[in-house]
Amino acid sequence: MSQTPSPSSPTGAIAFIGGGNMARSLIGGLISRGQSADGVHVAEPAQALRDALERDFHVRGFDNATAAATGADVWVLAVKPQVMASVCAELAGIAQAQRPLVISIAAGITADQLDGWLGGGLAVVRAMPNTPALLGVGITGLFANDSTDGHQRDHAAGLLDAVGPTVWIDDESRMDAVTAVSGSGPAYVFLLAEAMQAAGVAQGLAPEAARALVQQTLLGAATMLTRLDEPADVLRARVTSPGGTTQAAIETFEAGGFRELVARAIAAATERGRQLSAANH
Ligand SMILES: NC(=O)C1=CN([C@@H]2O[C@H](COP(=O)(O)OP(=O)(O)OC[C@H]3O[C@@H](n4cnc5c(N)ncnc54)[C@H](O)[C@@H]3O)[C@@H](O)[C@H]2O)C=CC1
Ligand SMILES: O=C(O)[C@@H]1CCC=N1
Repeated sequence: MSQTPSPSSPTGAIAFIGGGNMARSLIGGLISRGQSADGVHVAEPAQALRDALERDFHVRGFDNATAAATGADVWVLAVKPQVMASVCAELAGIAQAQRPLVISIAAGITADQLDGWLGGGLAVVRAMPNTPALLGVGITGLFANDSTDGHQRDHAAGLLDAVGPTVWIDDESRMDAVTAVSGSGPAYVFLLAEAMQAAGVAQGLAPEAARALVQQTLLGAATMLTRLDEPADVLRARVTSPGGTTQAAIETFEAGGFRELVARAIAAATERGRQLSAANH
């Protein structure tokens, strides 16, 4: 179901433009941390996604960006980079009339591009969250343009802080590296989980047993990394008995160029961020 907003003055509402995977993670995290559902508007043209957001979080769904953004004083732009220019063109008129705080989570698209497409002179914050935000354990890199005042920076950080810690990035060009490390990062861990599970099954484990062993191992290792004040290499050394099983595995990883492969993968993701910006000029 879509709704018609009242065309009145700012409501304190947050408008999500795009209600896909990442918006859903952010909305779920915000609602579970006490954000009023009535104060969350979501523009999502796909009816099934819109209905699911309304059903699961009781937010207010709209079938177009203009309807959701009207009256909201914070806009979270959560569409794909490839459609961002056309979505901003649609919103430019009300952006200039309402002068919202604009927060974009799109990979690659720069604050200058967003500001230009929305008519100029706006406070624009780029945020790069990740999907663990859904469970309140995300992390977000933030960059603010020069039109963003201290209050608006605090507001943006406060919103993203609800779903995990935030890190301010001073040099916007580094946002592509943030995207490559933490924005995309959960997928790398899921790939590792897939590979470890498959390898466990290949060594004779039942699929369910392999899944349980991998899941808890990743949780345990991540918990050690975050709770103990010790670097990853020290924790790794403690698992690695000389001449033991871990050493056999680590030597195989190293011989296969694991570190270089990770470096190349993250460089490729960083470069793709730059390309997304250039492709949408
Ligand atoms: N998925 C992730 O882990 C992360 C994604 N991002 C960024 O978040 C943005 C969205 O990514 P996803 O959620 O993964 O994509 P998605 O495809 O799941 O969501 C985008 C949504 O925008 C909707 N949409 C398309 N045109 C629209 C319009 N004119 N008005 C309103 N909604 C419209 C689509 O129907 C779709 O549901 C991207 O820019 C991406 O770079 C950032 C951090 C992490
Ligand atoms: O894959 C992507 O382009 C988006 C940005 C970071 C995570 N997902």
